[in-house]
Amino acid sequence: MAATLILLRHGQSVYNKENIFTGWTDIELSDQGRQEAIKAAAELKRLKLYPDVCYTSWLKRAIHTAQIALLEMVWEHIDCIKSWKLNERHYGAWQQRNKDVVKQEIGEEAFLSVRRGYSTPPPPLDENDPRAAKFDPKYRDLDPALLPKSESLKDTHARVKEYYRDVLIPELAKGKTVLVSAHGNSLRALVMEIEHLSTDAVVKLEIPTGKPLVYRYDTGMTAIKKVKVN
Ligand SMILES: O=C(O)[C@@H](CO)OP(=O)(O)O
Repeated sequence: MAATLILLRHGQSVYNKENIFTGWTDIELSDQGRQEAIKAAAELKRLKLYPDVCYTSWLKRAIHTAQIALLEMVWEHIDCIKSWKLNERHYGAWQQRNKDVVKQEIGEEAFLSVRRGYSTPPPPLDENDPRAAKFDPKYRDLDPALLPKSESLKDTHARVKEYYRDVLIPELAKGKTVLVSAHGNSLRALVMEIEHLSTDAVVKLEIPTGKPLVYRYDTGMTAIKKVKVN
């Protein structure tokens, strides 16, 4: 069986529904999001794509999407390895703010260059902002210097690229089917890496919630084929 990588953006979250910037905010799936995870599982079953191993971020919208999908597939025995490196891009001081309000404040062009451009980060969180990751106990064992106060897509790309090279590629090289449940922007960064997209091309890339993206690999670990998924 050829190595296969399944990328799954979490189902709709409560903040997606309310049009609020999320980033590292650990918000729950909406009811629709849970249904999307079930539909994703049905599609994976139809394609007979039963993963050997699963990877998720440390954020519950991605963890629960993987759990719901694997429960629906009656495939809960596999290992699910979690890493903060698959977390959503950190949205800095925009986290928990309404997207339209931010757009009105700074204008469409500046808004788009941060939201979909490659190198521009949102304004950082202040050191003692209660939204800062250092106040979230789940990051207590990480070197505080690693915890972002905001990230451009380029910053997110750097950590995701490293995870792809060091963790995901070695699993794929064993011929495994690997499921990654993650986020809109951490997956944009991953697709950029897999498909060798330019920084201009990634501007237009949108990853839908709850729809698996499937890549087959050759033995040289190049993604050779994108499988059509409904
Ligand atoms: O809020 C976020 O963290 C992301 C993903 O939901 O938003 P956007 O798609 O606007 O980058």
